[in-house]
Amino acid sequence: MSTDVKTLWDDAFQLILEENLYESQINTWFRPIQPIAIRDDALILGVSREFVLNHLKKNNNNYKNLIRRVVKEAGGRDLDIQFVLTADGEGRAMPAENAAESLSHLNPKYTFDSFVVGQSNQFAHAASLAVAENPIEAHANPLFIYGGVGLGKTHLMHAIGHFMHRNDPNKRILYVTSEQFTNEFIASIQTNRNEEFRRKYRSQDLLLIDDIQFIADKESTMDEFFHTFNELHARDKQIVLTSDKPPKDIQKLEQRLISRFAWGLVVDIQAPDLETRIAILRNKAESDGFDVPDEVINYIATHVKSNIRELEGALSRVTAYSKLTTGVITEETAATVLKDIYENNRPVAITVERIKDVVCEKYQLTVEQMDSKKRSRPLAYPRQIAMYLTRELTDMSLPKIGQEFGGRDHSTVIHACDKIKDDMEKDTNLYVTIESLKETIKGN
Ligand SMILES: Nc1ncnc2c1ncn2[C@@H]1O[C@H](COP(=O)(O)OP(=O)(O)OP(=O)(O)O)[C@@H](O)[C@H]1O
Repeated sequence: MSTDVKTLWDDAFQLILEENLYESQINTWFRPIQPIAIRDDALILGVSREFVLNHLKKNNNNYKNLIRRVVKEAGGRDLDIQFVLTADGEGRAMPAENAAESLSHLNPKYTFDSFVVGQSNQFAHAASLAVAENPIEAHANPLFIYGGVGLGKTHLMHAIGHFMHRNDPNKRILYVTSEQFTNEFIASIQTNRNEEFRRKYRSQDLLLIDDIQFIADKESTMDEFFHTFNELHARDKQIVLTSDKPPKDIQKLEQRLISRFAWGLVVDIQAPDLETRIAILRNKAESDGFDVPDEVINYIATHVKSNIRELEGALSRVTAYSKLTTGVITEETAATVLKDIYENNRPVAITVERIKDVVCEKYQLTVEQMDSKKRSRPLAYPRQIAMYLTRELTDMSLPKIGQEFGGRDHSTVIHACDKIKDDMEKDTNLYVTIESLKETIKGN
């Protein structure tokens, strides 16, 4: 599709908004319209539902004339208006993404059952569950969850996906980070497959977009997302978004998106209180099959306060260290392991550049090689180590880390971190190597 037809339609649509129509008329009949092409003297417009197509074609409501009039006003040219159906009769766009593929983006561990509810996340949890149980009744479209790093936003989002899938495996569910959305959108323009991109995103029953704040300075992505949002919303399809801040505080986010985000329900997640931290650690120890004494749990919960990812990381470190040394987990071992990291002497300026330099030096690579697209093991493994260290030693979010390592996506970073953690538990040499890399990075 050329940008001309898109611009023409966008301008015409603005004029439609100025007409004396009800919001429901606009949402039902006009928002779903996608501009397709200008051919000869006709503007071809697509809709994905047959009943919308039939309605627009009917003469008695004058919609076609209205469109013709505003198109002429916007483009200065009288064009015939033709409508085409862009999807099958069910309103499902083609090509169909199959449900199993969508679900593969969801972490199987992130369910409502494994989510510990405490004061800090009670409301976000309740809202997420209500949306998962019955999206229409929940009146929370979009559901917007915000909060600091590592507090469980992604976990809740995936839990909604799992729950809906269990209730109805035919539901089309898609989870992406806003980075993935942006990259796919750009690639679709470059390869002339913008229509396919739209069909994919606009045909979901549940669209989950993580870290939406990252689209804020990208104008055309915001515009595309705006239309995706409108189309899904008009068809009562549920949208769930997460961010590190509430909509109004996201700098450079367009006003029209800020106001749409507020149409639904905005909920926050706070840092967990001590009781919740203890409960999370107990759960984690149990699910990992470790018998961790209460005093050790309490010790970690008292010292690691800021976020749940660090809390889990601290527990893994303590259990791994104990396994490698005495075999018994005691408060003393916990104190030894956590001392340098959590007792106020955490180094302040650990940057991703510093981490890359140290890891590259150890494995005799250049930073370009580390950031390259190549996936051979001699490059991929040090890259995974560096991603893991960035996750451990900085507050960077997963999408940001992916971006720093050659524009990789969030799921690649998760995979890298999980792999290195697993390997460290099995391989004492690797554990020691990584501990010493950390020391070097921290300048000790
Ligand atoms: N209430 C909770 N109960 C159990 N585990 C939790 C809870 N909250 C978070 N976690 C765990 O903490 C880790 C970090 O959570 P998650 O990735 O959802 O954070 P986030 O808020 O999306 O962070 P980011 O902004 O960095 O993406 C995950 O392993 C998650 O399972």
